Amino acid sequence: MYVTLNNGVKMPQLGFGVFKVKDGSIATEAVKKAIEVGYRSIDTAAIYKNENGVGQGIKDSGINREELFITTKVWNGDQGYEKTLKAFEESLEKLGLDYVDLYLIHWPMPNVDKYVDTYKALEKLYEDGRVRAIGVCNFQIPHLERLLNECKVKPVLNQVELHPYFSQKELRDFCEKHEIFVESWGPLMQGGEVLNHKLIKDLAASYGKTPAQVIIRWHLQNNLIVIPKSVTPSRIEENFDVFDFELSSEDMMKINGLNQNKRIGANPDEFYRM
Ligand SMILES: NC(=O)C1=CN([C@@H]2O[C@H](COP(=O)(O)OP(=O)(O)OC[C@H]3O[C@@H](n4cnc5c(N)ncnc54)[C@H](OP(=O)(O)O)[C@@H]3O)[C@@H](O)[C@H]2O)C=CC1
Ligand SMILES: O=C1CO[C@H](CO)[C@@H](O)[C@@H]1O
Repeated sequence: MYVTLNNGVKMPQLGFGVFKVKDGSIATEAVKKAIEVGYRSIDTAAIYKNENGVGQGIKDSGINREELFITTKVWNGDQGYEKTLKAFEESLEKLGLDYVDLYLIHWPMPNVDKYVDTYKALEKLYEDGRVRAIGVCNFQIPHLERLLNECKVKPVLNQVELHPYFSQKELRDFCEKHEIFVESWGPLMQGGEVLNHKLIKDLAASYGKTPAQVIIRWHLQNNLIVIPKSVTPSRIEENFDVFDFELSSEDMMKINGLNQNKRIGANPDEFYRM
């Protein structure tokens, strides 16, 4: 299932995340397995330090490059116009690709105040045809407003922490108004307590699916792009096996009711790590 981004590019709504997947054969095997079971979108980042292994998995998969949607991200220490252009070339080299589908700013780091310059480097890469789309991660409304006011190319998406305990309704509404997709990171709460919540377990039993599958459906039916991660072959399969059922609107509302506005990750206004 694909969504159409605000620049007309199509992106799979369900992709495969690779944070904490070790470089080398572990990353290669995970990516190969994911592509084998049907994922066509892979989400990595320079800071995950697995772009080599991910690139090898892409190559070994035997799937045509045009059928895949590859995302990577510029890390905080590489923010700034020139450094970002250089970091992009390094990521491309590690991945063994000649373009990426989506290039993202990893964190806004508002105190450092370089994200507008960094975004201008992304615009240059986009204009030069080195990337098919550009976007951001962990941007709050004021950070997005600055890009919308000071830059030419609208971000296609904002990848943020999002799961039933932290559903980011205000940010989602803002993004929807500006035709910016929201992509959920930590969609399974990084394997945390939501998977054991009674409501999620009861719904899973009633649909004959697993808690993870119910939560992934909740993301998809909320028009979110979602990138669950696993290195476990059976879970890689399980997390993609979500297209044979649909949550009722009542059950969607029940899951919406789990929101606690509680992050498990850092607050982007405060996060600073180079
Ligand atoms: N832009 C950003 O700042 C960030 C982006 N991301 C991106 O988002 C992706 C997804 O988020 P992530 O943080 O990895 O967290 P997820 O919510 O995807 O959770 C991953 C964890 O859940 C476990 N898991 C996966 N599937 C199942 C299942 N079916 N049943 C039970 N447990 C399961 C995994 O275990 P196991 O692997 O052992 O099977 C792993 O421990 C990342 O991989 C990364 O690509 C993530 C964090 C920040
Ligand atoms: O994507 C992410 C996971 O890795 C990073 C740290 O190593 C996080 O900061 C980031 O949000």
